[in-house]
Amino acid sequence: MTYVKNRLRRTMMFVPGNNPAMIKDAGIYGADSIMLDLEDSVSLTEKDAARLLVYEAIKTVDFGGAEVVVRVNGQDTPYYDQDVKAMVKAGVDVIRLPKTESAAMIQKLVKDIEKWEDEFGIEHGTIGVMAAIESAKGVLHAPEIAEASPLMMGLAVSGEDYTADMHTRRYPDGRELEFARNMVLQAARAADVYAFDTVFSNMKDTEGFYRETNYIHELGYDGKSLVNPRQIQMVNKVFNPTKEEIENAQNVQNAIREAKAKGSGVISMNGKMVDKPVVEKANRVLETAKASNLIDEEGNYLGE
Ligand SMILES: CC(=O)SCCNC(=O)CCNC(=O)[C@H](O)C(C)(C)COP(=O)(O)OP(=O)(O)OC[C@H]1O[C@@H](n2cnc3c(N)ncnc32)[C@H](O)[C@@H]1OP(=O)(O)O
Ligand SMILES: O=C([O-])CC(=O)C(=O)O
Ligand SMILES: [Mg+2]
Repeated sequence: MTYVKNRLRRTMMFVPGNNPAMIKDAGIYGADSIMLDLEDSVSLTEKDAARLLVYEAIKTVDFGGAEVVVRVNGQDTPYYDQDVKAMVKAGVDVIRLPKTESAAMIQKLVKDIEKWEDEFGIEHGTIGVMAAIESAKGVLHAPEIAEASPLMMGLAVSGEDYTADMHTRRYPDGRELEFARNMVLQAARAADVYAFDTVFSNMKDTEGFYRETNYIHELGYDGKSLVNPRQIQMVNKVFNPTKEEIENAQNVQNAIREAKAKGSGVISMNGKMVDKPVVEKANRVLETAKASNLIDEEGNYLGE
């Protein structure tokens, strides 16, 4: 396994690091990234056993082509150092640092990864890092955190801890997360890294899940942290472009080609102006469609 900077990352599913049955089958559900958790889903008495289990799993389990991320314990815990050591040795793709509050914390993580890479004779740069933003301090420092290292893959908003830090709780309309979501997204975009929304924990509220996922997709998020396999296809449904959106993007590309042939950078398509930013958005739709196997190399539609 090796870290790849750019890939499809709509769905990042948490899997408790002390649950062998869930870990073994995690690859069958089609998540883009599987996040084996050593932090808050693992009790203090199981920290060492979970680290061993996750280490063995990374080396032996077939995760079906998903990116493998591990959420290590925080830098203020006695588990952090051993977690990073074991995950470097196992060859994980990405390490997610919880409760990140400064660029210095990410720089320490990268230094620690390099220390263990040297020890195990692994070349530098094969493991990406990402930051979970879970506090007021983390949100205010998001721009520096996003720029902290060339190995930075992305930022995640972590709404459960964040709302505790903010003396509030989660509400169905997400008003309590508005500032954090916007700040984290701006920071991620400015640094050209990925942005992930937080988990949605009420498995029975399908309507609420769709509402939240549509909202963060419309804001511009790349993906969402998930807690349950049932959420994967729902996120894909929201994030994958529809047949109509794909056709429209292809028409935009054809229209601009025609305009360019006539020496112009702008053209009207069904009464709407098509120029450079419109083409950029169309290109992104088609890139996502290709990465999600909805079109082939020639642009033929492969969905139902
Ligand atoms: C604030 C935070 O830090 S959030 C991050 C930490 N939390 C987690 O990691 C929690 C992960 N999720 C879970 O443990 C569970 O999904 C729960 C507790 C939320 C719900 O549990 P259940 O109601 O039992 O889930 P459900 O009935 O949908 O499970 C269906 C199947 O999916 C499996 N499954 C459920 N969640 C996961 C998961 N996260 N990863 C892998 N497999 C899973 C179950 O093992 C079950 O498999 P089976 O049919 O082979 O027995
Ligand atoms: O990263 C997440 O979405 C889950 C989490 O730890 C939190 O919300 O505190
Ligand atoms: Mg948290």
